Amino acid sequence: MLRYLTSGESHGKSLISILDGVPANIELNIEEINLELKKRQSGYGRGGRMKIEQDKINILGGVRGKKTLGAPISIEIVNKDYENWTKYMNPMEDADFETRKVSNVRPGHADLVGCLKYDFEDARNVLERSSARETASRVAVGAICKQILKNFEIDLTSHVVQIGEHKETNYYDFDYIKSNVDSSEVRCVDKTLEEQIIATIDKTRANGDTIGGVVEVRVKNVIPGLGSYTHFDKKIDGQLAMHLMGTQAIKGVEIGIGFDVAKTSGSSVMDEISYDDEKGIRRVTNRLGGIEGGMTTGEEIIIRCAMKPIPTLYKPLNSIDVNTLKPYQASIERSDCCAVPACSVVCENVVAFVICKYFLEKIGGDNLQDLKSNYESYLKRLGDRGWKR
Ligand SMILES: Cc1cc2nc3c(=O)[nH]c(=O)nc-3n(C[C@H](O)[C@H](O)[C@H](O)COP(=O)(O)O)c2cc1C
Ligand SMILES: C=C(O[C@@H]1CC(C(=O)O)=C[C@@H](OP(=O)(O)O)[C@H]1O)C(=O)O
Repeated sequence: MLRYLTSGESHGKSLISILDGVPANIELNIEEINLELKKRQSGYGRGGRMKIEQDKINILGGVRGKKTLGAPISIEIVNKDYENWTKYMNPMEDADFETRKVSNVRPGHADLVGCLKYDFEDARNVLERSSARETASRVAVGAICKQILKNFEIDLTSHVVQIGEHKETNYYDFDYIKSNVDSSEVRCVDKTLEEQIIATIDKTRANGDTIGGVVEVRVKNVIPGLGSYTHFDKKIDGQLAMHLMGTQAIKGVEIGIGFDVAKTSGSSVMDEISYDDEKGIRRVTNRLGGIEGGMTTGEEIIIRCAMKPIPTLYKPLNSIDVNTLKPYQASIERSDCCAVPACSVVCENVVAFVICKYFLEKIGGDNLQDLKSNYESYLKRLGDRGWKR
């Protein structure tokens, strides 16, 4: 079973993840994993931290000569900012708990309830872990999963479909990052829209406010039958929603036309089924986004996620001091104003893990060769039943 754990604080020494269940003999492209990490750091509206970090993976185990060994893969991403935080964050020596103490808890963050639940007087003990810095680990794990899936031509993409009120037409082109190291710009196909988005983010930031948006993830060339209807926790849509909602700031997940299913009649929602000798079994439409009964249908998977605006505001909201209970304005921590493009990269890689997990479960195999022959035999059986890739 494919599974992973992440560990590490935002300003701690490094982020660690362990990915277990990867078959042996998968060749990893380290540059591509690092490119994915770089994409996650990009986008107009990010804060000062992204100028400090240059995320790269350091694989500590489970891989030899860039090929997986079938053993757990341990991955480190160093936090460069740790150098500036050593005396506050050192896990092995006495730390200065006073200078960076946070007690004016921020609405929209884990600060308040984290302090109550874990009995902390310092919300730093909470925010260091709840921070979306952790998404770097999730992207590293997802990037490995994407490479496993690539062996079977399963391909994931993502893009931003909304920032604040700017909707639908903008498609961020992340390819520019390969040649352009300064990733702090917005890139839309529609240049007028690009200017409008930049102006909105600038205005929002100048007002001490923040902005959210919607991202879309698409998975092409999936085979039918990943996930199962036989038990609720085996449904792949449920697992996708769980993993995506478990991502910082994601407040909604839609599959296919999503909430619009409620607006219309059944005949405008269901995807009719057709068959012809050349194409095999096909859907006339794909409104349900490639998933029925908790299983992939083989059509493209389409998922949208709503990201709430960043909760730390430079014009802070009213709050309290969690220890004195007196009214205060929330703490200002260095922060992003808009992280929607980064979130799109995160969601894509989070989805990659879930798809990969179910792919490995369905196809099975301890090594790439076994996977490939099991895959071919499944495709053959599907072919006999009328489904063609
Ligand atoms: C890529 C990314 C970057 C983020 N950057 C910030 C940030 O700079 N400041 C902030 O307050 N929240 C930021 N967040 C959101 C918070 O981490 C998140 O809202 C918070 O941990 C509370 O979790 P919840 O929104 O899931 O309830 C970011 C989220 C993502 C996905
Ligand atoms: C560090 C990252 O994002 C951080 C997510 C984050 C939060 O509260 O979620 C707050 C900010 O942290 P800092 O105070 O260190 O600038 C962001 O920069 C990252 O994405 O790598």
